[in-house]
Amino acid sequence: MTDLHPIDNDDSAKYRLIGESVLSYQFIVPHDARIYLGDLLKIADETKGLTFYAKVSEICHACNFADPRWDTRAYAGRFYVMGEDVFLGVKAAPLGYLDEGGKFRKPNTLPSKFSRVVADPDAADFAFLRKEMGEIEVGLLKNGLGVVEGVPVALHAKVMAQHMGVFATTGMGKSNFMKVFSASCMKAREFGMLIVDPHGEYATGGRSSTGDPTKGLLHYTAGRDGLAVFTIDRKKLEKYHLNHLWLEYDDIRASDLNILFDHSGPQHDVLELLGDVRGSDLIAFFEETDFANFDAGTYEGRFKWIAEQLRTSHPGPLNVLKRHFEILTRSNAPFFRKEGSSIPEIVRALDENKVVLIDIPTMGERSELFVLSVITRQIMGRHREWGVDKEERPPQVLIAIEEAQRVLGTGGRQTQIFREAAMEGRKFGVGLCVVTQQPKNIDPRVLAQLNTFVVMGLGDRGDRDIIASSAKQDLSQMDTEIQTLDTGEAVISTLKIPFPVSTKIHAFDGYIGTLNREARRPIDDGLKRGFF
Ligand SMILES: Nc1ncnc2c1ncn2[C@@H]1O[C@H](COP(=O)(O)OP(=O)(O)OP(=O)(O)O)[C@@H](O)[C@H]1O
Repeated sequence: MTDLHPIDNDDSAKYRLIGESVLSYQFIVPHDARIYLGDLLKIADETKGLTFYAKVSEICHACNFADPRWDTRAYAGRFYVMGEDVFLGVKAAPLGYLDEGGKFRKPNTLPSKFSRVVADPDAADFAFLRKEMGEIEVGLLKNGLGVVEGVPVALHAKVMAQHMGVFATTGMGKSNFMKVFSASCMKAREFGMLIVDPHGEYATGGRSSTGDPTKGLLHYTAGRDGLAVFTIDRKKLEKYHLNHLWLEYDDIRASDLNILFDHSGPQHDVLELLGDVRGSDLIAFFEETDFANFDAGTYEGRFKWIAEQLRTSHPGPLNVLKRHFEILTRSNAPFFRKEGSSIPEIVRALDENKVVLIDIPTMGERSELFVLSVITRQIMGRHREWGVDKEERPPQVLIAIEEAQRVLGTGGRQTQIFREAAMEGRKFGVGLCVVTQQPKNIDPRVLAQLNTFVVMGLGDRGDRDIIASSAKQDLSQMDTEIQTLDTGEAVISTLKIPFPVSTKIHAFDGYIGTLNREARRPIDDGLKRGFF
């Protein structure tokens, strides 16, 4: 004990690191200190010249008394006045450190004993993190209850082809996140993004899950060039001068029927046999043929080569499929017709790195998935061929799938195209943005392909465990924080940003207001200076 010398104290150095290991730091604060889970810390190791960063992961009551029951021996009405021997013990999860050269490194060593703990670091302390951020801004770095103003959190466009997952229980701000993300994509124009919106809210706004009116992507007027909306809503078509969405019969293949209907084995076999037949021929063949007396040998119609392939098929499954083709054309008539497709225009807009919004209000979820699967198949086909024909890399596309457990659950042949995109899309520059409330219902092989995780409050332990085990960065120490995330807050784990960042997602209406004002400012400034 005689070797111990007191440290000169100053106000900013009131907390000092006392333990514990490379994986977890410990320090104490007065019993009445306001400290919160998720608070960011800077730990200045003046001995070694390193600056460590950490995040509060646990807070508990602690004291210096040897008697473990000192606090329960008090009888009612006579508890003790708190002295210096009673305090809060704080544990913090290391994030990494800045070495002598200013390079940010993984936490592979620990700060010296009694290093100074700064509990409220500011934007200057996180200047290194700003340099690590990408182009797609989604919010501000969160620090406990507040944010670090001046430190935006922005995803890297380059890693989007390596798939992303957005996980949020209902009402936690998933729609708001998707709109903020899309607006930033419109601004950055680094890749094309496809979203199918069955509720018709993303384009023009609508009502949030709490009933409040919200704005849409069309209100981001300064970014309008980065948006292409294809809609079936006549009022919106006229009011906002949007594109009409059309798919034509030739856009589909037999397998697309799988997304609309559940098929038996024999029905599925027929669809497999007809896998390569053009959509218009398929629909005409099933429309014209009476399967009650169908015999491929005596078939006299226009589609002999199709009939030939069905030589061994029975009338039962063929009749069911005839009905399914009828329903397909009838129920999707607002956007599905014989000739004239928007897909070339959609693909062009994606090539120009725009956000392509397919707005199909009132069409229902089967139609939503049908449209998404038809367009995804065409994009995948085009990108697969690209490698063979051209030397330059294909443009990058991100395809958003909302309620993705519907099509990326375990098993289910109807979802083959999305599975293919998840498994091999990254090779061709096709990324998926998998949005779900139920990560545990997503095929683990698909989750393993995701490299960006946006986690927004998951109450279910099973869901959190599956996310923690799939993320590429360690989220296990953030479990309590993820449980306590508020609406609009997220933990984001992604490539090229060195640790999982807690983020306060921008509120969409305010964010696009700022973007619109920023875009106007250079013009206003120019006018003031007398440009013309
Ligand atoms: N980052 C945020 N900042 C401020 N308010 C937010 C934020 N995110 C969401 N909200 C508000 O929280 C409410 C719910 O958000 P939102 O509609 O995006 O949730 P959701 O998860 O998409 O819900 P649902 O799954 O029911 O569609 C809305 O009133 C929205 O304005």
